Amino acid sequence: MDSLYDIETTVRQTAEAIAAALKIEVEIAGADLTRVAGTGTYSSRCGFQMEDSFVYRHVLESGEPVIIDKPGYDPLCEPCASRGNCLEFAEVAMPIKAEGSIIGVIGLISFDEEQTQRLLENKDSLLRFLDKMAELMAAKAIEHRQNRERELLTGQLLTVLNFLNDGILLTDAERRVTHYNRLAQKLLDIPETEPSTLFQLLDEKRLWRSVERGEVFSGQVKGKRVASQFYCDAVPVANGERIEGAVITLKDVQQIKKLVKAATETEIETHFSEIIAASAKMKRLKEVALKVAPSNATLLIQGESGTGKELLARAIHQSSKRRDNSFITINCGAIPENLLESELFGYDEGAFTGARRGGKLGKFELAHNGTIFLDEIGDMPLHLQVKILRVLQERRVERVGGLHSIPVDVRVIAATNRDLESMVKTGEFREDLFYRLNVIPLYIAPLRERQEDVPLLIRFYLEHYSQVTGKSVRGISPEALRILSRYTWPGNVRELGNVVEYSVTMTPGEYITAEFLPARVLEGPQSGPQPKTSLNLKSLEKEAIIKALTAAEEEGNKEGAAKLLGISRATLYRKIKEYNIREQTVFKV
Ligand SMILES: Nc1ncnc2c1ncn2[C@@H]1O[C@H](COP(=O)(O)OP(=O)(O)OP(=O)(O)O)[C@@H](O)[C@H]1O
Repeated sequence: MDSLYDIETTVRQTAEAIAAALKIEVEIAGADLTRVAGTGTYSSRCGFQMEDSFVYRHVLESGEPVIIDKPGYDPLCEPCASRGNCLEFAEVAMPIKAEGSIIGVIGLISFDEEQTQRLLENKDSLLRFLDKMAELMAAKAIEHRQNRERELLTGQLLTVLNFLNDGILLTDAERRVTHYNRLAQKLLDIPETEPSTLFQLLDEKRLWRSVERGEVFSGQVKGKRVASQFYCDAVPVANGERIEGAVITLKDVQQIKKLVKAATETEIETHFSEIIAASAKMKRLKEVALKVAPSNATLLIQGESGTGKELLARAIHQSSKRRDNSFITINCGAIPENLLESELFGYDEGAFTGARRGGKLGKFELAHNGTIFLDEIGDMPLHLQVKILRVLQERRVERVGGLHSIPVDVRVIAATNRDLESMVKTGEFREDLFYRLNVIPLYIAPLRERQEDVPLLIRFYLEHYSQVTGKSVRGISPEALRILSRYTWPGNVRELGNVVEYSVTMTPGEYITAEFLPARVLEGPQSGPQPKTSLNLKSLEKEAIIKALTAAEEEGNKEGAAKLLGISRATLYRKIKEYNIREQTVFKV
C-alpha cells in the first residue's frame, strides 16, 4: 500500500508550497487521519492523530472533495463537539488517490474573512490546483513503493544468483561485465576494485561470435586470469533486433569431472581385500598387482570372462595415488564401432551431423588424473588402435572434428578375454599397441584352474545373497560342495555368484543341498573325471566352432555359425584354418 509517511519530506514541501501560494493554513493527513504535514499552527502538531476530523473522514470514505463555507452549520459538522463554537471560517478538503486507493487528504483552513474570500472566490480553479498537488504526491508515493519493491526483487535475485552452483556473468553489448555472482568471482578471479571486460576474463571469441549472431552458445572456454577450463552456456539478451548483452553461466570442468566420479564411482570402490584368493595363483597375482598399483605403468589384464578383470583393475586404481580421481570404464566390444571413437575421444561442436551443441567430453578426458579401463580391448577396431597408441605415446587426445589436441594424464588398464598374441599374428591386433599395453601383463586364471578358491567364493556369495534375500541359509551340504568343486565354471566367478544366488533363492532350509543346484551345474561338464585336454581353452573353442558349424549347416546356412559364435566371418574362417577343421569333420559326422 502506498503511504504518505514514506514521502514525508515531499508532503511537507507540498504543504508549504500550497500555503505560500494561497496564503492560507494547510494540513495533510494520511489514510489513518494522522497529520503528516502542517503549516502555521498545525506545524507543531504533526505525527498526531487528528481529533474531530469528521470532514476528512468523510473525504477519505467518499473519495470526493468537500468545501465547507459555514463551519459548525454544515451537516458534516453535526457530530462535532465544537459545533457552534468553531474557530474556522471555511475549509476545503481534497482526497489524495493512488492507483484506486485513497491514501490521504489535503486540508485548507481559513481563520478570517480575507482568507475565506480568497478561498471561495474561485472554487473551480482551486479544486483543480489541489487535485494536481494530490496527484503529484500520489505519483511520488507510488514511485517510492515501486523502488522499494524493485530493491526487494533485486536483493532476492542476488541471493538466488549467489546461491546457484554455476558462476553467472552478465555483460552489456560492449562485453563489459555488468554483474556477476560470488561463484563467478571466485572461478574467474574477477578483481572487485575495477570493472572487467569479458575479454580479460575468458578466451571468449567463439562464445561472443554466437552471441553476436543471436545464438545460444554451449562449449568449453579457457579462463584468462586462471588456468581452468569452463563449460559455458551463453544466452544473448536482445531488444528487438539489437543484441544488448549476454547472460553467461560457467561450470568448472574439473568440478564436473569430480561430480561424475562421485555419481558413478563411490559405490563401487574396490580394495584388494575384497578380492577373494585362497589359491596360490590368485595370491601371487594379488602380490604382483599390489606392487604395480602405485606406479603409472600401463597394464594389460588377461583372463576369461567373469574371472574378475574389472574387479582387479578397480582395486589397482584404488591403491594408486589416482584414487581420488575418476575410474572410467568403457567396454570396447559393447559400443557400435561408429560411436566408439567419439565415446573414447569426445567430439567438438559441429564435428558431424547430429553432434551435440558444445561438443562432448570423451572418456579419456573424463579420466584425466585418474584411470581408464579399456575392457574388451581385443574388440577395438584397427583404426582406433592407432589412436589409442598415439594417446599412450603422446599423452594427448584429439577430439573428433577437433583442431587441437588436449593434454591428458591418464593411466590405462586394458583387459581382454581374447588371445591378443595370436590376434597380433593374424593381423587383427596391432603389434606395437600390444607391446605398449603389455608392459606389465597380469593373467587371471580361469576358476577351474584354481579350485581352491571355490569354497571361499561360495561362502562369500552365500553370506551376500542370504543377506540380500533375507533368508538364513547358513551353509552347503558336502555333496553340493563336491559338485560345485568339480564343475568347470565356463562363466567363472560371475557364474559361481549366479549359481549361489539361484540356490539360495530356491532352497527352503538352512543348507543348500544338491537338489537345489541349477540343472546345468548338475548335468554340465564336471572337471574331475574328464580328460584334462577337454579343459584346454583351445579345444573348448574348437568344439564350440564345430558345434556351431553343425547347427548352422542343419539349418542350411553355413554363414550363421559366425553369428551363433558372436564372431566375425573372417575370424571364423581363420579359426577353421587354425584348428584344421575339415568340412567332412563338421558336416559329414
Ligand atoms: N576373486 C574374486 N573375489 C570376489 N569377487 C570376484 C572375484 N573375481 C570376480 N569376482 C566377481 O565376479 C564378477 C565378475 O567380475 P568382473 O566383472 O571383474 O569380471 P571380468 O573378468 O571383468 O568379466 P568380463 O570379461 O565379462 O567383463 C563380479 O561381480 C566380481 O565382483
